[in-house]
Amino acid sequence: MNKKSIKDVDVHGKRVFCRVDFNVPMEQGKITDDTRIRAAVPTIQYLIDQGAKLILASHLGRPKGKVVEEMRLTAVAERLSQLLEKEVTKTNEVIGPEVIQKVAGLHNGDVLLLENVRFDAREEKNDAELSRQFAALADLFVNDAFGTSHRAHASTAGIADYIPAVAGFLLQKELEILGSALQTPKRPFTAIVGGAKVKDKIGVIENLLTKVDNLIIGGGLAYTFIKAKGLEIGKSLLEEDKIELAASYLRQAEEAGVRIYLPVDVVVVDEFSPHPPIVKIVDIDQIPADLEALDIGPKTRELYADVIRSSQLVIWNGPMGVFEFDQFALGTNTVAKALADSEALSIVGGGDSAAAIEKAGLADEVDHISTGGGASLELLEGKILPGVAVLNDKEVR
Ligand SMILES: Nc1ncnc2c1ncn2[C@@H]1O[C@H](COP(=O)(O)OP(=O)(O)O)[C@@H](O)[C@H]1O
Ligand SMILES: O=C(OP(=O)(O)O)[C@H](O)COP(=O)(O)O
Repeated sequence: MNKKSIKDVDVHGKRVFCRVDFNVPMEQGKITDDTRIRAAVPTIQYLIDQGAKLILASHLGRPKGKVVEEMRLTAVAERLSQLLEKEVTKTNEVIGPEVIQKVAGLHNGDVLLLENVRFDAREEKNDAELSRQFAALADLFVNDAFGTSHRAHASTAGIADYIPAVAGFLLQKELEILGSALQTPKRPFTAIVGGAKVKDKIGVIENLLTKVDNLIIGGGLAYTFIKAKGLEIGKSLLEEDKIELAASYLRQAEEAGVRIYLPVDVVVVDEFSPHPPIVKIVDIDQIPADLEALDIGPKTRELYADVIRSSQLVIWNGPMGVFEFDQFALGTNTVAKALADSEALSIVGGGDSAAAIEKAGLADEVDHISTGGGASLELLEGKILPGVAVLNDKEVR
């Protein structure tokens, strides 16, 4: 990587604004998977050991510019404090007098965590004033939020307009591993895309079609494609205004000789809950109008596992179903197991996919678990991520 890292600068006694991705899955105020917090510890620990005054910033969820009590970073600060075996002070606001005062009180090696940066509507607008306010807190910007580096926001990109900017260890490691896997991909190369962020993920498919041999689509994302094929999807997740786009991708794939795999059967329910009264397996052309598909069915599981087993490189992003409910985790677990068993170089990306593979106890069986879902997909597309582009280049000797 030709970008400077924290090893290239002297941080002793400096105020360091470090963007991390602590966007962890939560249930009833409790963190259900702390992978992303643990992944940031090497950078945080290094900065502490070097005597930096550390200001950490992260988002959690999508509070849309307002304070949402359940999305405060309180539980995250507690977990980080346990992992570091050190006090982590958290502010109650994103920016303002309280933050300025607490930053002024930092000693070398102290750690301060700002409140969820997305409580401030200016964050996602990459607003210059907020970027300046963040920059004014610190002498150096460190981006270690690989999972959010595909977003050009005030704390991931804008801040770098005003102070020197370098990469943290996690960002560096992710770029190296993903970069080398993608440079000359082993073939057959299969991408598996699932999850629920249809709007975000559908866009990457066009570029993926120029890179992969097989594209497996599952999770909530699949139903916009099924609909595009002219089939009924009942109450399943649908992005109405993306149906045309999905149809055009199906055509493009055919022209490019890329095989797209969609569910051939699904598990449908009458209620989005862990134990719905009605749970049925139906073929894909038989989804009843009043039911919703929450997982792929047994024939699809087998089909997807076969494709994975015959691949040499597999990149997986996004669960195949609502895996948080055990009853609908079979599709996701089958993919996880096939990936673990296969000879392929296997890379898993995304908060939820990482959580799913941890939950299945297979984390050690895959080659790399990336902390970024959307970010790894955009990298896979060949894009330069905004949170990386803003970092200072290494000096050429
Ligand atoms: N068929 C489905 N209908 C609704 N939601 C789904 C479906 N399949 C998967 N999901 C949901 O997708 C979410 C993960 O989506 P996403 O954030 O896009 O994945 P990742 O974090 O791995 O990138 C999970 O909470 C899961 O419950
Ligand atoms: O969870 C994240 O992305 P991912 O679900 O694609 O891995 C990142 O924290 C970015 O969050 P965002 O997609 O709300 O910008």
